[in-house]
Amino acid sequence: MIEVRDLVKSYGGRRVLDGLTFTAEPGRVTAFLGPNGAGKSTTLRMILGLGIPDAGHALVNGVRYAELRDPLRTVGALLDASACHPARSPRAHLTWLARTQRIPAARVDEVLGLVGLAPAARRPVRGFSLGMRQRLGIAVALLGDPGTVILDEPMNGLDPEGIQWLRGLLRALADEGRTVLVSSHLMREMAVVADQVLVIGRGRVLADGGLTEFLETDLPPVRLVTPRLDELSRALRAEGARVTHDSDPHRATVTGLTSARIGDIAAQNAWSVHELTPVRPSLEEAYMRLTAEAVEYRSATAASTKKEAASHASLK
Ligand SMILES: Nc1ncnc2c1ncn2[C@@H]1O[C@H](COP(=O)(O)OP(=O)(O)OP(=O)(O)O)[C@@H](O)[C@H]1O
Repeated sequence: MIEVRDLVKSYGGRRVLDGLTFTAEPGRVTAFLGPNGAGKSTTLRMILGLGIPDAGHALVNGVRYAELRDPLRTVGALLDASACHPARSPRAHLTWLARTQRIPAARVDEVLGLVGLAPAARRPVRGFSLGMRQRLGIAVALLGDPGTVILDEPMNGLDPEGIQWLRGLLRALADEGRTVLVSSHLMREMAVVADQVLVIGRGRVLADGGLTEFLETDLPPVRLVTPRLDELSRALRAEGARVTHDSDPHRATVTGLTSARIGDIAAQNAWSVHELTPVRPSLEEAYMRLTAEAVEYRSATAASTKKEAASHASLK
């Protein structure tokens, strides 16, 4: 269990964490999301005792990381996939870590097998791809068979097979009753694997709750298919709905009314309806809406890039 309370951290007078409070529970995969620079890695570093908060605290199983008696057996973490000497092999790196923490040597081969690195166990890490380094980082995190697992962007560099494997691993770890906190920008992956969604922006919590609740909206858009689209659209608009027609003359998206109300209006007029489906937003859509105001580093859109190019041209 991870408990973060009123965490504050500034760098060079700039507040990076601004009173962050959340709990990551055992038995659940908690997706830790937020735009670039939101403070995710800083938070993970504070939980792992790699930085001192200006105020507040971050506890694992009720104590600060520095006070844990068996840190690697309590909390395993992947923060930086390149945190291994390039001349070392995965086996040497893991064996050295196991010795320092009184972890049985047999566990080294076990985790190498688990992450699929057994064939490369004795090769120097310098020749490894990013995905292989990530696998080694995950092996390090799991070495002590910890009850809490923290992974910072573990999917980076993994191939499709690796991503699928990691998805299964995260699920299995949580199902075994472990606390799993994973930061990622891959919304589709997180939507598949997360139980809890924790979104931060500018060092504050923007949303914290179950994935299903996060995706719930009171009035989701409704996909409508009817041969009487023109008449039904007029009737729906008269009730205040917005109806957006599609290239198919029988299909539209309706916002502002429930599917039940749309169905009732159609029934009152004896207009047949072939489809009436509330469309829940994807995790990515819900996330984009939530963080729209908290994005610090925004990319230029195609339109603004064209505008900039034109203004450069006019300056020449
Ligand atoms: N040691 C440091 N010294 C100065 N500034 C720092 C330090 N660590 C983090 N920051 C700043 O704190 C802010 C939050 O960074 P952090 O890495 O926690 O964000 P993040 O949410 O993990 O972002 P990303 O998604 O890009 O990894 C950034 O503006 C970063 O530059």
